[in-house]
This record gives sequence, structure tokens and C-alpha cells, in this order.
Amino acid sequence: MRFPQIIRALSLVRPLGLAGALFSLLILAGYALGLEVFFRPMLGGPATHPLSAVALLVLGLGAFCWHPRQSNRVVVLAGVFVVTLVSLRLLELAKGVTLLDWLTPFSRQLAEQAAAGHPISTGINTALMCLCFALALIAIGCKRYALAQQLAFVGLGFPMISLTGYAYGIDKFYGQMAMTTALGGSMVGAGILLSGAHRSFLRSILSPWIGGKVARVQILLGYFVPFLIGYCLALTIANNPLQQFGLFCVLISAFISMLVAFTAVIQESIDRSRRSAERRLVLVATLDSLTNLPNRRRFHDHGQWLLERVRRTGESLSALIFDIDYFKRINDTQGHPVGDAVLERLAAEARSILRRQDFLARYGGEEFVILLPGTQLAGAVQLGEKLRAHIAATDFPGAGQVTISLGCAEYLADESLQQLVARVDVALYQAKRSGRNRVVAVSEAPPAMNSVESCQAA
Ligand SMILES: Nc1nc2c(ncn2[C@@H]2O[C@H](COP(=O)(O)OP(=O)(O)OP(=O)(O)O)[C@@H](O)[C@H]2O)c(=O)[nH]1
Repeated sequence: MRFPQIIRALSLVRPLGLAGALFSLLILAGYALGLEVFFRPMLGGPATHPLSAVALLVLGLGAFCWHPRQSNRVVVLAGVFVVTLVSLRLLELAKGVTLLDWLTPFSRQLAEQAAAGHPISTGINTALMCLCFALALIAIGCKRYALAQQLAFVGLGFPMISLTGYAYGIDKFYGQMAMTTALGGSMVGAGILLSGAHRSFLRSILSPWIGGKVARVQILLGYFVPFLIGYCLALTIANNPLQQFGLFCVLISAFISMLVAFTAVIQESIDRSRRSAERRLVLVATLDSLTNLPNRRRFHDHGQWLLERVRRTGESLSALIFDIDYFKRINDTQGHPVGDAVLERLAAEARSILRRQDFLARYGGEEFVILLPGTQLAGAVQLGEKLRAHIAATDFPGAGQVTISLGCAEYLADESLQQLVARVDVALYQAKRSGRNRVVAVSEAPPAMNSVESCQAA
């Protein structure tokens, strides 16, 4: 599924790539037309080297050519070209050799700038930035989006540091990276980063749900608040550096604590809704929608739990199963809605005469089961008779008089729930066979299931 935010982010890749490419062309045009402000925006400040502009141009065009569903060979080629270029430059910086002179355009203008005391070269920060973006482009071309995002993210750190340096007036932050390089690099880098918007961590950040919203707020606050605090401190730091530095640390720590607290609040609220949704799901999955009684699945879970308790404590437990007599006739003559209403009413009537600890469930169709903890067989028979008489005396709208047959048994030591239910079922079958509207109890395990405790016709 694509979120609108992702579609919007993906649609920005090509414009950002193109903007970065055009911006680099403008820098190169500055060299061609002798307009220094295009490649050196601050008088006497750092300038964008033509090769840096070429690298950004190729990277921008690479991002512009990217397509999420087509082959991205051109994108990979653009990345490989810039990786080669930047590697040579890094080699130059490391070894102090010149390898790129033959490839450098506008060498006359560069010589003139050097003669005027303003030599221009590609700084290490620019080279590393371009290297990260170029590797990210290759990763995107190979559909390694998580890697691409990490590389683009690291690459964007370089222009961000430079721009922060320009904002704060700290020249060590930007070094040889011109503001034009930082701006062009930011456009290209953002384009490359967004091309992975449909995958990996960007997808999570752009999600329309609470996690994505929180992440977006935190990223914005997490960047701009410390940035502003730092800016204010940078303006005043000259007076008392140590004191200002301490204040900076305290403010940032307080801000981080606030962000963490904010996250905790949101996480807790997400967790609370998840827990309540889970509870609702469990309820829906274990409740019969017609009668609102626990269903067969819940009966089995609760029955197992009760049996374990009974085995441990030694208390008695009895089970009753009852079934409407000739219910099919009601459905056939009065219709299913009347049949449903009878089932609903029957459930309510049965519930009304049971104790709180008695467990009533719809076992299936027109069959209901009751578990009676702390009740021996005689008590179960008594309750069964009470229920039978109560139902026989109840007037069911649309169906008139309805009777039920009941089977019951007491739990025998080491019996399983299935065995207990099977014995009660046999008792119910006997109640049906011997004329219906009666309670039949069994006291022993099969096959010696011969002791009928109670057999009462209405
Ligand atoms: N209206 C309605 N009918 C149901 C529901 N579940 C099962 N039934 C019907 O219950 C009837 C059960 O029929 P039988 O098993 O023949 O039982 P009976 O007619 O009650 O006969 P005895 O149990 O032998 O007295 C069938 O017609 C089922 O369609 C339900 O949720 N609503």
C-alpha cells in the first residue's frame, strides 16, 4: 500500500534532481560567463570547484533519471562516474598529487582565481559528500533502498554541517565547501534520499499512522530546536564560553528528555489502544454473537482451567448440557428469526437462574452447556430440574411453550473435559430418547453408564 505522503515524496525525486542539476549548471555558467557570484557567493569565501559542480550535475541527472519500476542502468552509471571522479580527488588529497587536471574544465579561470589569491579546490567534505551520494545512487539502481537511504543520510550531513557553519559564522564547519556546493548538494541529496521513500525507514517515517506522525514531529523538533538553541548561544558565546557551553548542554539535555517523555506518552497510548483492541478481539472470537454467551472455544478454555483447579483443590464439579426439544419445528413453522429469538430468550432465562460462578456457554446450534463448580451430581440434577421447569413455564413470543431436555454428570477424578462432555452428551441423548422435557444424569464412566439418577417428565 502506498501512503499519500510516500507518493508525494516520490514525486519530488525528479524535480529535486533536476533542480540540483540546474543549480550546478548555473555554477558552471558562472565560470563560463565570468560571474564570480555564481560559484563564490560570499566575497572572499569558499567557491565551488568546476569538478564539484560536474559531480553534482551528474548526480542530479542520475536522480532525475531514476524510475521506481524501470531499469536504472543510467543511474548506476552516473553513480560509478562520480565515485571514480571523487576517488581520484581523495587520492589527490591523500597523496598530494595531481590526477584530475586533464579533466578539469575552466582551468584558465581557476588559474586567474589562484593568481588573485583565491585558489579553488574540492575540499574533503565536498568529496565525501559526493562519494556518499554516488554510492547511494548505485545502491538505488541495485534496489538496495535501506543502504541507499543510510548513505544519502550520511551524505546530507556534510552540507547540513556547512550550512550550520554559515548560519553560526563558524568557518571550520564549512571549510572549503562553498554555500553553493552545500545548497546544490542538499537538493541532490534530498532527491536521492527520497527515491527510497517507499521502502525501509523512510517508509516508516512517512507512514500516516501515529508512529510516522510522531517520527516526523520528533525529526523536525530534534533538528530545529537544538539548531536554534545553538544559534542563540553562538551569538553570545564570546563573552563566557564555558558558562554558555554548560547552558547549551543543559538545554539540549532537557530537550532530549522532553522528546523521550513525549515518545513515552505516545507509545503508552498506542500500547493502550492495542491492548484494548486485543481484548475486544479475544472477546469477539470467544463470544456467541446471537446470545452473547461464551462460545464453544471459550467453554473449552474455561473448562480446562476449571478442571485444573478442581484437580488441585479436590472440590466437586458438575456439567449440564441442555437442548431445545423439536427446535427444528419452530424454525420450520415460525421461521428462523423466531428460532433466533427463542435461542436468545432461552440464554437469558438460563443465565437468570444460575449463580455467578456457574459458567453457561452456547455449545453449538440449540445446545447449551453449564459448568457448575462446587456442585455434586445431586445439586446438578436439582438445578437441571429447576431450569427445565422454568423454561417450560416461560412464554416464548412467536413460539409459545418450549421445552428442553437435559443431561448431566459429575466430574470423575482424572477425567478429561472431553470425557466429561461425552458422558453428559450420552445422558442428554437418553433424555431425548425417553420422551424429552426431562433431566437425565449419569454417575459413572462408560461403558458402565447405567446409573440414571433422575428421570423426570413434565
Ligand atoms: N434459528 C436458529 N436455528 C438454529 C440455530 N442453530 C441451529 N439451529 C437449528 O436447530 C435445529 C436443530 O434440529 P435438530 O438437531 O433436528 O433438533 P430438534 O429439532 O430440536 O430435535 P430434538 O433435539 O431431537 O428435540 C436445526 O433446524 C438447526 O437449523 C440458530 O442459531 N438459529
